[in-house]
Amino acid sequence: MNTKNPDKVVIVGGGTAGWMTASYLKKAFGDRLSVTLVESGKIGTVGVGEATFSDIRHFFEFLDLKEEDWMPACNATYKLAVRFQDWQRPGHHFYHPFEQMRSVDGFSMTDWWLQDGPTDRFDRDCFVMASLCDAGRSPRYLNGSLLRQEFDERAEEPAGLTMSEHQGRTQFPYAYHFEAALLAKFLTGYSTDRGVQHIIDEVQEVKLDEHGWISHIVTKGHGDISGDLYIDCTGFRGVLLNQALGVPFISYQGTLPNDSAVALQVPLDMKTRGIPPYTQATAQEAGWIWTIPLFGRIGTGYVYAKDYCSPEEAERTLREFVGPEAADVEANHIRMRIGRSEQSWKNNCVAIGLSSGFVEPLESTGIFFIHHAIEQLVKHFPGADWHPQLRAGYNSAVSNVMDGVREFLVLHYKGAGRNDTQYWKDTKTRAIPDALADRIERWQVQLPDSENVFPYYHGLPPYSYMAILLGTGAIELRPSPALGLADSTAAQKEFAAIRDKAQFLVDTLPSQYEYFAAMQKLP
Ligand SMILES: Cc1cc2nc3c(=O)[nH]c(=O)nc-3n(C[C@H](O)[C@H](O)[C@H](O)COP(=O)(O)OP(=O)(O)OC[C@H]3O[C@@H](n4cnc5c(N)ncnc54)[C@H](O)[C@@H]3O)c2cc1C
Ligand SMILES: N[C@@H](Cc1c[nH]c2cc(Cl)ccc12)C(=O)O
Repeated sequence: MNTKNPDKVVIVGGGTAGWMTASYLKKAFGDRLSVTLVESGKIGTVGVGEATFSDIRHFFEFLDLKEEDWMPACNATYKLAVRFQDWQRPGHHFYHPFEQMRSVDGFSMTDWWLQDGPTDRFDRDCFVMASLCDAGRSPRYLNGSLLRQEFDERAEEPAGLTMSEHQGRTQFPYAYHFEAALLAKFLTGYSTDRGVQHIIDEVQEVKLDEHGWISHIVTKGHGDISGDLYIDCTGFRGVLLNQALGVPFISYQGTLPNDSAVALQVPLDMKTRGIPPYTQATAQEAGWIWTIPLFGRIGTGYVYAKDYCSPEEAERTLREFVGPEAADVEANHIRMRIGRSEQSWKNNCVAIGLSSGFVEPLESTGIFFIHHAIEQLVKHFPGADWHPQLRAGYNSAVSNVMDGVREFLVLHYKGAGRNDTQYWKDTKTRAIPDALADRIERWQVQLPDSENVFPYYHGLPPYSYMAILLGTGAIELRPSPALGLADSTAAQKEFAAIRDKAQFLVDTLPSQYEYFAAMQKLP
């Protein structure tokens, strides 16, 4: 057994997970921790992963990075929501925004809306952000100030919180879109400038000692590399944790339909097309297509189930959806491993990123998982005795976050009104986690709240469940019976205030294109 505190980390993998981990650990521990990152020059990264949660701001703040430090280098834009197009029925859309749900007289505006909402657009009636998205607005004015009113919550939020400390106490109004490859490149520079050793080579063997702990890795051109703690960021391959240490992988495939994707990176004439301030998820015959607007191009891809659609058909559908700009762009076909490792930390090996788990990209959670895992690793970092309780605490937090997001994603398919193809018909009859079935029954008479959603931290607040349930439309919800006896005057006033606030912001904020063109001094 070791007698010294582990102070030598070896990371294998140079995708978003590898470089986010390297940069964060180096910032956390400085020169007291040696960090080496080995990445193959031949095995590519997954090449996607370009929309985030709003919580990612805590990652950049921890690295002491302001938006102006990293956004231009990553062609980044703002994301106010996910726009779900054609999930309830063709031609219908709704938003899942970064905006708290207001309450009046102890009941959420969703409840009041079910009782007597002003229009048939739940999202526009209850969220200001839905109108800003429809109008393509930026969340910041040209002078850089953030949209006002209750979104100025950061004023009360203490600075320097990690995501785990913050845990959704206030809701910041936007997230980001960024080019994955450019972020990895940016973080490579950040990391190596602070002493991370970067080795470009392939790990050919992982050597274990008699206790099943990693003693060293064998590389093709740099010999043996040893450390105290090994971090597996090798993507879906799981070279260290799943292959070498044999940790089983728990598939979610029985409850989530999609296992494949095809992606395109398409140049965009922003001046004519604008830069929509949201990720779009457009339902298709056998899955859905993501459209992520970046500065200068879009990232787009069809996420589908191979039992219902071939890769060739998926690529044809995607190219048709994008139009002529996609003609000369090469497609990236991806097989997705959906589920999570039974435990992400075994002995002296921690998996972070796709090697740990993945639930499909519908709500942009892959990078959130990475950020959460890194924070938890720092919180549970091993001492000289490698106390097993630290590994147990880490594994429980990481497994819960993935199991919780899995449930939330299953709800999107279970709740989708679409039933015009076998794929969508099967989403209604496919097995769902028992606990989710119980929750759906409860939500039909009592809306999602902090007591009746997935009980462990998984990054999604109750209002996210409301947005998806009301937006997808297939699960019938009823207002609280109490509202039949209540005076709705104050609630109606709040609906009017939301409408007026939205109109004021739409009238005064620049478009996202105007904002970024001004920031980047475009003609
Ligand atoms: C279709 C799709 C869409 C997605 N969209 C989003 C999104 O919008 N938002 C989001 O948050 N997440 C998204 N994700 C998830 C996101 O892409 C990943 O979480 C993120 O890219 C991290 O990937 P990774 O670093 O774990 O793996 P990878 O990017 O696959 O990197 C693996 C690394 O390991 C290296 N490697 C592998 N084997 C060896 C070896 N033997 N020796 C040395 N090096 C090795 C490779 O060279 C590479 O550098 C998406 C995922 C998919 C599949
Ligand atoms: N903590 C997450 C939860 C969240 C709240 N609203 C949204 C909307 C979308 Cl599209 C994703 C995630 C979320 C966060 O604030 O990022």
